[in-house]
Amino acid sequence: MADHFGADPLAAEPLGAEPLEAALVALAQDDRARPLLVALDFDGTLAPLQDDPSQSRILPAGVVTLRALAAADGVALALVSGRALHDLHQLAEVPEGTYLIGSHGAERARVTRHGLDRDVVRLTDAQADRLAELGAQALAIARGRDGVWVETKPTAVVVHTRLAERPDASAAETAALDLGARLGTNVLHGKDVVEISVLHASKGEALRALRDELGSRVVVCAGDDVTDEHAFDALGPDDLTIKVGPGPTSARYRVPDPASLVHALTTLTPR
Ligand SMILES: O=P(O)(O)OC[C@H]1O[C@H](O[C@H]2O[C@H](CO)[C@@H](O)[C@H](O)[C@H]2O)[C@H](O)[C@@H](O)[C@@H]1O
Repeated sequence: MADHFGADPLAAEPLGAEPLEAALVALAQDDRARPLLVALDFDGTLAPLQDDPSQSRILPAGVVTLRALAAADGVALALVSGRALHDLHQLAEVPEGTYLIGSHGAERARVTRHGLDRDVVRLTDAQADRLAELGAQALAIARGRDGVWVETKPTAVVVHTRLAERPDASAAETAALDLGARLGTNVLHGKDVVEISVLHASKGEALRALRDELGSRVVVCAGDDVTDEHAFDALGPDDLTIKVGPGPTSARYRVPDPASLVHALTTLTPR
């Protein structure tokens, strides 16, 4: 897989890796790159990972950087997340005008001064029944397994295993993948989560649709998990993709953690 930093694709680069910052500075100064879309994942990208997802918060420096980006001429800002939209809006502290893509692309909204201007997701009766059944069977997977728990979203259920010991985590993930294969439409295996959705959705498709709608010439996209690879893969050679943390990736650049990403993104804003 392509990796900007060459030899070891799993090695994280230190803060302030020059080539990424140089590329971002060049983009900031290039009028031909407008309209520019900056599309960022949330958990593990702008917010350090937490055992309890309700405790996740965007880094304080990230709030400032996103405000500056959103205020820049010819720049649109989007968060592209697996989070349910409502959850993402509560946690992300993003400025007015930001596009929010939630539930891995199944939900979308724009932040306005009066709240969210959202496209409502409507499940068919059959999908709603399947979601209820998935919820019940996911709870059965969690039962008796310490640290395994179930999150419910408007279009999906998520089996979380971060707090479980390895044997319980592996058994729960295997059972959840099997459940997804039987009853799900989309199954995603992310960081200590198996997410089973009753709708087809992909970060890549949602990002491509937003880009087309906005007529964005260049997209800067960053993410940390396997689900973000769908977004990277939907972009082209002139776009700038950034993997946060270790792991295989098709992104062109890599930073070690959310703080490094936020630091790098400051070079994209006018000074
Ligand atoms: O696309 P993202 O913004 O990265 O959202 C993906 C999932 O994020 C949340 O789970 C992840 O973060 C949690 C909090 O740090 C962590 O405990 C969990 O292990 C991670 O997988 C969220 O709870 C999921 O619903 C999202 O799909």
